[in-house]
Amino acid sequence: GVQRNEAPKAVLHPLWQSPLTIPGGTRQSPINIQWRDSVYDPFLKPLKISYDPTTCLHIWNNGYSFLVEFDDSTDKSIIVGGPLENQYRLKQFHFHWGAINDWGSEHTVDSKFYPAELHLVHWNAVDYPSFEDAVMEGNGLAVIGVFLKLGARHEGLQTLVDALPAVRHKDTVIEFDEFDPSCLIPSCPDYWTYAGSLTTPPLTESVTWIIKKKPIEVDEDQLEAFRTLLFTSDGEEERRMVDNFRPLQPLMNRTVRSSFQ
Ligand SMILES: NS(=O)(=O)c1ccc2oc(=S)[nH]c2c1
Ligand SMILES: [Zn+2]
Repeated sequence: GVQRNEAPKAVLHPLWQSPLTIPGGTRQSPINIQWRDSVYDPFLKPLKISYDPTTCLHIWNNGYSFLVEFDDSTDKSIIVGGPLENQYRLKQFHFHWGAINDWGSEHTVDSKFYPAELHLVHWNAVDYPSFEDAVMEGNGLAVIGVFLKLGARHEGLQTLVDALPAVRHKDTVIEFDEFDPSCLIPSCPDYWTYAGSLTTPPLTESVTWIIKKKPIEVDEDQLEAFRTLLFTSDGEEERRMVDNFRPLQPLMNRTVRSSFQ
């Protein structure tokens, strides 16, 4: 047939209807972390985490995931050290998970998927006036990634799981207070770090990723509770909130550093 010179159509992701690849993107996330290619950096400091449970506000189903949001109007809940030049304020944490236990995480380690991944999202309140401004800056955000693996029940997570039925539908919110998210972070200090992006729109290249080497253990019922959430609002045809992870992105000209040998 006659070849018509049509511009290639952007491939849109079924979940986010956003381009799978960002034109000109050089530091997109998530990526596969090839353990043997990561470079030990002896100058990386330990990550210091200090959260104040009274800054916890509510749980919100935003139609992509469920977010536990924090009062980020003060420096009460912050992280400092690690690869970071200054301190970053905790704004929210959320998860990504699969329909089954064989996949669900965004990052992979030696091409292995975990059934889920926790993201604790922090922003650089030293250099920028708001989260919305920081999202647009190369050093604006710091996200701690924690892998979830199938195993023993996680007591700290259970308080969160018990609240999920109240946020089953998109755009529902429930008050949630006195929660200390450091109970979800492994005590092992080892992490990988690399320069990346948000994994959901606007996909901006503003994230210093800090991926904990050790996963936390959760049990089958707790993973199943995530899968009872819905992408859809009350009254719409129900679509289960599962497989809310972005496909792996090319490493391009990046090195993943490790805090451990
Ligand atoms: N999944 S993630 O990269 O941690 C992430 C964190 C914060 C975000 O804020 C908007 S907006 N999209 C986001 C994605
Ligand atoms: Zn995320």
